[in-house]
Amino acid sequence: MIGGGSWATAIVKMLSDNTTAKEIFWWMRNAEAITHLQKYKHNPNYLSSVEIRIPESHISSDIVAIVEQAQYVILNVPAAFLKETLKDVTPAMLKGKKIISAIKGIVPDENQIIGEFLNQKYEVPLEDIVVISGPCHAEEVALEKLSYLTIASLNLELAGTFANLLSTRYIKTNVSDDIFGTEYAAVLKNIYAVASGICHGVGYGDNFQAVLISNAIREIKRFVDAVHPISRDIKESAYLGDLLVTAYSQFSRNRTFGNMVGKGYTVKSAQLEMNMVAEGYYAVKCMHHINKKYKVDMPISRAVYAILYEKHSPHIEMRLLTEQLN
Ligand SMILES: NC(=O)C1=CN([C@@H]2O[C@H](COP(=O)(O)OP(=O)(O)OC[C@H]3O[C@@H](n4cnc5c(N)ncnc54)[C@H](OP(=O)(O)O)[C@@H]3O)[C@@H](O)[C@H]2O)C=CC1
Ligand SMILES: O=C(CO)COP(=O)(O)O
Repeated sequence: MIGGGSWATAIVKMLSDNTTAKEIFWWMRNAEAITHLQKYKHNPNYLSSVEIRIPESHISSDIVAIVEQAQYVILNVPAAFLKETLKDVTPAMLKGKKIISAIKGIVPDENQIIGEFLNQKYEVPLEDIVVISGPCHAEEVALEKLSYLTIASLNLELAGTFANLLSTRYIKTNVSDDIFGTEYAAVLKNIYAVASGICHGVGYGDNFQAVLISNAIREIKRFVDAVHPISRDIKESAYLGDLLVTAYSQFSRNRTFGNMVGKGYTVKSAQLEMNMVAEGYYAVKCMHHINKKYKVDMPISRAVYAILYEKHSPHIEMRLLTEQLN
């Protein structure tokens, strides 16, 4: 496991609760957190109620040592920090390994989803890449609330094998071969969760929120169909489900961030207020660039970009948006 945040902690819990024999090795950058974890068996900063039952020697800030020992490498840091996290990892070190992305974001500057980035910069064959998605908040995993994950890979056998490593009493899994659609939908839903939070922050109610989200799923469909036109049902959990959970849940970091912006916080102060990372903030900038190529009509994403990066007033931008939705 590469990453020390909420989702990494939740997936370590799933893997530990799953009964298939395995060894788990865990990299995180924070040395103090590692010492605490080794001593007290809890991550001090994220999901601190979860008991971690992996050996002390398997937790380290030495990424090369952790990657070397792994058959499956699970990438689980916010996309904005992926390049920095992997700076000491070479394509040769990943050769022959299966790479699992639990990230829902785009690599800044490269403007690539994680699968594309791994394939092009790390020479990982697309068939060796797996994407974990689904409507699933780390906080509910900690509480062992029933959750569904979608495990996507062009190699459905690999997706099935990895899904079997995550399944537990409270985790059910589906497999899919739509890695591109699954990744892009997961990136976009973060932007719409920010929009949902902004709307709430400026004072719109549930009635408008429902209109916003039904327009958002159409925006997702238009975009993923343009980028990767295969037959897919956008109402499946990995697409619509993920959008709904993030747009409505009290646990959503993206919605929380958007809500603060809608209430008048600056982007910086909203980020400082949160201990966690809202991927939608970074994603909307990348999507703005990517969509210059595809030119898909995305009024909600455009409005979020204008508010976060062009300092447009959330009140005015949302009012303009209301004229474009139906
Ligand atoms: N949380 C969830 O329920 C879900 C999250 N995801 C995805 O999982 C991925 C990881 O997010 P999540 O675990 O939620 O993250 P969190 O918001 O819980 O934690 C933030 C993480 O980012 C790291 N970080 C913050 N600033 C920096 C920096 N400047 N450089 C390097 N690392 C930094 C933190 O490390 P440190 O503690 O050392 O500061 C910490 O590991 C994201 O792509 C997210 O979209 C997907 C599904 C569900
Ligand atoms: O991706 C997630 C749930 O599937 C988590 O993102 P949020 O915390 O912003 O909802």
